[in-house]
Amino acid sequence: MMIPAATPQETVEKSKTIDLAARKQPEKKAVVYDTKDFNLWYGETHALQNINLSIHEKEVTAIIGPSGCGKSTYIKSLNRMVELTPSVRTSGVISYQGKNILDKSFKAEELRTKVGMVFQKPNPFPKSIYENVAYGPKIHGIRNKKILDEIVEQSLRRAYIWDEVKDRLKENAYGLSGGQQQRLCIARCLAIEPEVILMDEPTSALDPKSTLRIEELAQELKKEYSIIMVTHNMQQAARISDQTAFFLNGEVVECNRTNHVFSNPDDSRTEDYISGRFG
Ligand SMILES: Nc1ncnc2c1ncn2[C@@H]1O[C@H](COP(=O)(O)OP(=O)(O)OP(=O)(O)O)[C@@H](O)[C@H]1O
Repeated sequence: MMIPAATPQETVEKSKTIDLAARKQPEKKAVVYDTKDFNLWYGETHALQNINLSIHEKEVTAIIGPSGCGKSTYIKSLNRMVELTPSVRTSGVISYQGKNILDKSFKAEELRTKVGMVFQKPNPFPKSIYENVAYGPKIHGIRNKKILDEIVEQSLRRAYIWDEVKDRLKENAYGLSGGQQQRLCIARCLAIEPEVILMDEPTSALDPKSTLRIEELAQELKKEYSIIMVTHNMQQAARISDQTAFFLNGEVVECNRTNHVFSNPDDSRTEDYISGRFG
């Protein structure tokens, strides 16, 4: 039997279907952290109010907002560091990989092996470059020198500092420049094989060249890790993040794809802040 040739209309319809199938939606990334109705008080100060925020894996999420709006408090809540302040009280839920980390049964130590943190000021230990990176794996029970050597080299390579330090691994980390110290701190963080890296203004103490290197590094690292970065630098947030959350007076005013936040924000307060009208 002869199969009738497709009519021109049918051909158009068919090619439309193929076109739509080929033009796949961008892959939706899994949620790593899901924050629901989260509140935090320092004594009487209600520092975070009804925070609702999802953070996706293998993306850079930028947290922006004026001084005192709660950015650091929020990222320190994500690894429960904030609870080191005795007056802190919280309500709501922060789920990490589906488990509520605020639940009393959830062990903070478990979280700290999965979530690394890099601070505003590079804070290497007063030890050799090697020992700074080997410290975390040693705490986790790795004693074999060959394995430790491999972890140290791999971590320093991934933080793009290996070539600069490979011949001085036994020297004190304090002898490195600020930018090198910050990359060393990132290597120290990578050595524990985290899933998430929290960065609290990681470039604010660095010169423009070192800042650029950290930004490039964050772009590279997001292929393997989820990164949450507090920054005061709008260009930096626009350059390197996939999602941006704008905090103001302890609330999230807007959280959206970075392109959207910077080109067409939903809230006029976001627009005022990113265009430098306040903050
Ligand atoms: N340990 C603390 N005890 C009491 N209040 C605190 C403490 N830490 C922060 N706060 C208050 O909580 C609010 C949020 O502070 P936080 O440091 O999170 O803001 P931020 O947005 O990170 O500010 P910055 O950009 O200046 O670092 C501020 O009002 C601050 O004074």
